Amino acid sequence: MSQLVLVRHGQSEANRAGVFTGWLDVPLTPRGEAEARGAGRRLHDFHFDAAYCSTLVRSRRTLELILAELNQASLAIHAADALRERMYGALQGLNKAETIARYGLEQVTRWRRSYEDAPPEGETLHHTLDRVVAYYNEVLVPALRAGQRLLVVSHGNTLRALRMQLEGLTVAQVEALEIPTGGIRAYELSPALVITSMADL
Ligand SMILES: O=C(O)[C@@H](CO)OP(=O)(O)O
Repeated sequence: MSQLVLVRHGQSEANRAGVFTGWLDVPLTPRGEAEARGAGRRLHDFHFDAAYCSTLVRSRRTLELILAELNQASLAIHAADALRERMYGALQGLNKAETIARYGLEQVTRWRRSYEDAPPEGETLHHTLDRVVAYYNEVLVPALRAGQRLLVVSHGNTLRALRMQLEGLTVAQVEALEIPTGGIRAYELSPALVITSMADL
């Protein structure tokens, strides 16, 4: 029986400011650090064989805080570009409320949540899904097949995409899916990698 635990990073400075983030490399706020430690405490029953994060500092710092909380700080960390947040293109750095005032809620909601519409010069969720699922298949699947317990700390939209694939969500379901900062989704998988249980912790 293998385990896969997905965690969204804690609140970042850009989350707090209400700014489109994407590939901007912004640190956690004090609240985000507390969310990361809180996620670690909720994972107290888990012992991991490998840990993964993106190459963005909010993801790595969240992972380090979780591992410290679990007394597993010596676990090697694998940081991958493929686990970076969806690239938000020309929206990166813009205030979300100001963008809604300028372009309207309907357009901004489409840019933020639709599966196939790209933000200007950014990635669609579909493109994000393709790169995240490729990483999952190449790197995580062999470890899961070997029965390992994996911890992955990534971002709101990358985790929506991965959950769409793992849980077989429809387009409508993934468009409605919101993952809170510090949110945890835990799966147990059979040797054939069929999900036998899943829970939000
Ligand atoms: O700004 C971003 O990169 C993401 C995640 O924080 O925001 P949204 O929820 O709008 O996709």
